[in-house]
Amino acid sequence: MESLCIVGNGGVSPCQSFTRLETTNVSLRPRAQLGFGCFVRERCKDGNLVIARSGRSEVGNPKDGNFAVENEKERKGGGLILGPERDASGSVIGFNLIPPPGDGEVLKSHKDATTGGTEEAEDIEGVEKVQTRVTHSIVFVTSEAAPYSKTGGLGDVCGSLPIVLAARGHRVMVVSPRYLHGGQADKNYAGASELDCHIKVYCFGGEQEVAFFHEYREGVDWVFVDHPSYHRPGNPYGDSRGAFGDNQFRFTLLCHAACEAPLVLPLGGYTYGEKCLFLVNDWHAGLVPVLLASKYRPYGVYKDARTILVIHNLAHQGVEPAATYTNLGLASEWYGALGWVFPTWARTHALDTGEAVNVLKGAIVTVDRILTVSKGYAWEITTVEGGYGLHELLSSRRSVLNGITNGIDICEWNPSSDKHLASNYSVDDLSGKVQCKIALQKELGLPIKPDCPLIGFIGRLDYQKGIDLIRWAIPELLEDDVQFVMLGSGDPLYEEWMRATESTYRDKFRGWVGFNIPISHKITAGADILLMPSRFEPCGLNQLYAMRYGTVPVVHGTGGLRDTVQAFDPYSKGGLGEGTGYVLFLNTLALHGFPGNS
Ligand SMILES: Nc1ncnc2c1ncn2[C@@H]1O[C@H](COP(=O)(O)OP(=O)(O)O[C@H]2O[C@H](CO)[C@@H](O)[C@H](O)[C@H]2O)[C@@H](O)[C@H]1O
Repeated sequence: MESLCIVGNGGVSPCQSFTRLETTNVSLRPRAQLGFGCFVRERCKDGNLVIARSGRSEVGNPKDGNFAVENEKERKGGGLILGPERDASGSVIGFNLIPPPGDGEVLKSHKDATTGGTEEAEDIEGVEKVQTRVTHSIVFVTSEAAPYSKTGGLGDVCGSLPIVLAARGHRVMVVSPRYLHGGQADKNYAGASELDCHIKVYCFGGEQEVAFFHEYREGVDWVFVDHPSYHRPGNPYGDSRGAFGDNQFRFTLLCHAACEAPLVLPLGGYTYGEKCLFLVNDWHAGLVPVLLASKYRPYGVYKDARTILVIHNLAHQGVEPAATYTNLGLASEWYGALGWVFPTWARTHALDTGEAVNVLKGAIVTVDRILTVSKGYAWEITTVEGGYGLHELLSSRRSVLNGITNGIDICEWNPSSDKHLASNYSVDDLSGKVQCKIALQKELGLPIKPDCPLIGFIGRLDYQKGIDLIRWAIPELLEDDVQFVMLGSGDPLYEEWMRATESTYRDKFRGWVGFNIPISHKITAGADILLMPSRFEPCGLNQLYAMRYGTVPVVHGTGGLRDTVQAFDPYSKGGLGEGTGYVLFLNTLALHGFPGNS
């Protein structure tokens, strides 16, 4: 496997461990961890930020959504040619500006850089350093960004990708809410100080005043939008009684504030200005491109800004009754962008006209580019089964739709330095892994049996994750000599089931209800197998963490799981076998739910 390590901060860092650690798994060799843009980062002991890129990377290829390359070519003019856009089968699906063949690759040396391109890689003592030659002002808009806020993978990606892009030389701002839930996590914002800038945004029938907090960390401007509606117990989206009823209001505020932030916040002395690239994540940030098109550009503002929608999960679209449109602070003539009509079968009663506003739909029709977090999912969302009603719309935008597999933070997820583990280990010395298993069994009060297969599950307790499939399989599975540990929170029904199962199978099953990052690391290291029977999975991060920790992923072959886990083939390599995990395909019954299992 070819692997490339790149050092930021101008330093040289020996991060050879990246390549070696990818092969932590002994019998099943993991493939490269791919990045969103194929990057993963590692902060080495000397404090340098190291960015690693997989050998299969498509970085720098605009066809795969590398906006930096494309925008640069556009700016220079003449660097792009009009050419046919083809789908996977080779059929022409449109015409687009594309770079000349061979252009847009990440350059491997300064020498190459003289001929054009946007990024330079310098080989210093076997470590390649990549710096972009054209920098952009990038504004991430997201409902969560770790370590400030995180309920799942969106927080992981928006907490680490901005740092990687900043290390490449871009100016990067992340705009997300300043949640105060009244618990320990509020301390996460301790480093952010209030900016002397309060703005008023017009939505929901009046003026809403928001403030901004700011922290400059790891080269990134972390900007937090402050408003009383973000201050309440629970998580970013809801509490034990379900989703908050005013989420449309809370995320409308976020989008309005995010559009103002580059114009009004003098970060480090000067604003980002109008010429920036907005990376809007999921529906919560989906109003940003609509606002740019409807509120700013008609007045000549943000003419040169570009927008990319990143779809981490199409199942959530921000759909509310049509009557709420007037709350959004958009001109009435833009209703068509968000307007959405449910099919007859999905309506609730005979008088229901099915009319609604769909924020994600508004983003899809107004953004410049659409990205998903794996290539497989980029295709799936154009199908009836995976499109959640938006497949036709997404198919119509196929020429600007790409998938780039998520990367992981290999600094946080590194078994040789993970501070949460009882014992660190690496591909060179795996003895610590069994110590992690024993420590996990001890901590959870399970019988200490190093030879007993330990299966783990970590994730949101949601229909997406196939929890009901686990629930259905548990009685039969636990007839064998195995242990099963689940960590998750979400649907109260599944939380209750986990507690009940634990009391039924005291010696075999543990269900940790809640959100606990140290335990997630301990399970990833201590388990032998990580189970991910997701019905759909845009990318999935836990299987990537598992492969890095020598834990065998057993996954449903969907979306990013299929893209990243190489199914073990016992016959390849002359019977030695090859693969990084097991890929299963669920039948229709399993996919659509078992009777009585809802
Ligand atoms: N109870 C708990 N305690 C501690 N940690 C917990 C936890 N529950 C989940 N996590 C952590 O949250 C993250 C979950 O990431 P995933 O990518 O698996 O799923 P998610 O569906 O949230 O993300 C969506 O966005 C991401 C990012 O694009 C896509 O990979 C994914 O397919 C898509 O569904 C992991 O870091 C996991 O360890």
